[in-house]
Amino acid sequence: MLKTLPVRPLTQAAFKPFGQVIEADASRMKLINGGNTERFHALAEAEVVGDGARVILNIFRGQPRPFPYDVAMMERHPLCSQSFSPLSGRPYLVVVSEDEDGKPGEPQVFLARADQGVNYRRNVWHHPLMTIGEPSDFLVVDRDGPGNNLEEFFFSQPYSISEPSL
Ligand SMILES: NC(=O)N[C@@H](O)C(=O)O
Ligand code: NI
Repeated sequence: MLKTLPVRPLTQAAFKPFGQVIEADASRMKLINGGNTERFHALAEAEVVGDGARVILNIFRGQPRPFPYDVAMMERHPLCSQSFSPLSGRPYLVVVSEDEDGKPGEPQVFLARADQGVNYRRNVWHHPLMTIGEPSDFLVVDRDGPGNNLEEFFFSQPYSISEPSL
């Protein structure tokens, strides 16, 4: 019997061990452009390491995941952070794990609103993009360059995620 993981709302506090939530946080806002524009400043930092590495911006178009969904694996990027900012106006799931001696611990599942992005700190365990209900686009900031930037771990016993209520 697979263990069903609880789904929690995405908040900055709950996500702190894994990175940052990219959202219009009033505490980070400063007015610019003569008062016309609110700048929510430095919500997260893109990090890339290694000779020849560069920060790049991508669009990922994720197909919806089937539910109940088996979380059989997690991945991490040892050479960069990775951010996902939704472009299609839909909520999505964020699945992350603490590191336990080089392996991912029990995954933690967050339901992200359509106005929340996430930035996974470099080398943080996460599940690949998890889109809900319809294909959804995301602006993704990560790394291009030499070196192996993908580490995957497959659980001996997958976990399950039930269809989130939106
Ligand atoms: N492979 C790839 O670029 N995507 C993953 O890193 C992901 O987190 O979705
Ligand atoms: Ni990734």
